[in-house]
Amino acid sequence: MSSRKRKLEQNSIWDRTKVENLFSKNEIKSIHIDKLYKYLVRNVKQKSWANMKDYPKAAMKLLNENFEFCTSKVLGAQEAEDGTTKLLVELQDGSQIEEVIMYYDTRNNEKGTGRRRATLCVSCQIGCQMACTFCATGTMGLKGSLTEGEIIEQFVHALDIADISNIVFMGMGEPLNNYNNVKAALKMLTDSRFFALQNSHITLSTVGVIPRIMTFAEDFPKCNLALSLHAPNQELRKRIIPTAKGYKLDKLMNTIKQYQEKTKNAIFIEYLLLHKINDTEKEARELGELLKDIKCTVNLIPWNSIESPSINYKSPLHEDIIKFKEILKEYDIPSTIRQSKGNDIAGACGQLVVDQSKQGKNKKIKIVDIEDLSKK
Ligand SMILES: C[S@@+](CC[C@H](N)C(=O)[O-])C[C@H]1O[C@@H](n2cnc3c(N)ncnc32)[C@H](O)[C@@H]1O
Ligand code: SF4
Repeated sequence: MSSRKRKLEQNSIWDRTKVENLFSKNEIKSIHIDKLYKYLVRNVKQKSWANMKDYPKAAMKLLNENFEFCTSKVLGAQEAEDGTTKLLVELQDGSQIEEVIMYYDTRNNEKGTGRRRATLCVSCQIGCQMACTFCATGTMGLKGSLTEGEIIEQFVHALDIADISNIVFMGMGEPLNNYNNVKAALKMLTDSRFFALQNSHITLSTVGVIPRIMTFAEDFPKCNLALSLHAPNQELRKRIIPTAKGYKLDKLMNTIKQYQEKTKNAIFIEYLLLHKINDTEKEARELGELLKDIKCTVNLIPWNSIESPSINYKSPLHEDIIKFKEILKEYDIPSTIRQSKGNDIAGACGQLVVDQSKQGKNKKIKIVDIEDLSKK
């Protein structure tokens, strides 16, 4: 399932594959590629390679003629009461995407071992073709997929505001449907010579694109996998996730077992709670049975409501969430209830939607000065 072709005229310097191709065509040694990225990462705030010293003239000329530091720009930022910040980003072809910075502050924990960390939630597609019935992004359809450079640019924009230590691929789109670009971006982000993010601080969330799960395990065995499961049986799952018709639950669970054999990682099971659809005792017990041989933590996610005439689910009741959690405990399955971040700015999971017909008129985005945000 590849992307819809987008017509792009500019190249991002963060599209390493393009730099590599151009250098190899012009017989420029590959050490100059590593040198370029080491420089860019160390001087990321300069937003330019113009001051790079001792660099071959021919290579510099190629970079200047063919690449931009960023091909996307931040149109606006919106800050929620809990500090969560949503950035509206315009890509070079006028498409808009959103990225979200979330803060987790555990400095006051009992052991005194906590810290304040910032997690970036990145988008990897403009919209999504999977059309999950509860998700705002799914209502957009797929408008296109992001390049490797556009994925990294989200990180670069976020660095203007916070020190990002963790990345989750939980924004717009299905990362395993844009895998080549996600993979290339992840390589740059985790490479110890470049951005050097820890593999264990990266989480890729998938709705269950079965054929690519093992590829991800081979490529990034130390990164985390989150599976958006949302239902404990095939019937219910395909009612709320249309693509589950093709990616059947029994095959999906077998693939998850293979993933664990290969990586030895525990996985995150994301379970969205929809009132009276999948949040009753029956589903909790069925889920307990289904997961008994899987090393996992279940993230119970109360459904975030969405403004869309085609979506009429209800958020779960507090007591049903607690009951669900207790039942999982009976099966020895650890679970957490997801703190919803940025709900008041529609920056929470699955609320990311950009109405392309309202581009440039998005009244919901109140521009917050990025400079002010960076001083926090
Ligand atoms: C937006 S998706 C992106 C990653 C990937 N496509 C996936 O489905 O896992 C990230 C997570 O948000 C969840 N989600 C979608 N719509 C939601 C909503 N309205 N409220 C809460 N979570 C939602 C998804 O089920 C998924 O677990
Ligand atoms: S939940 Fe994930 S896979 Fe489903 S429509 Fe939303 S972004 Fe796409």
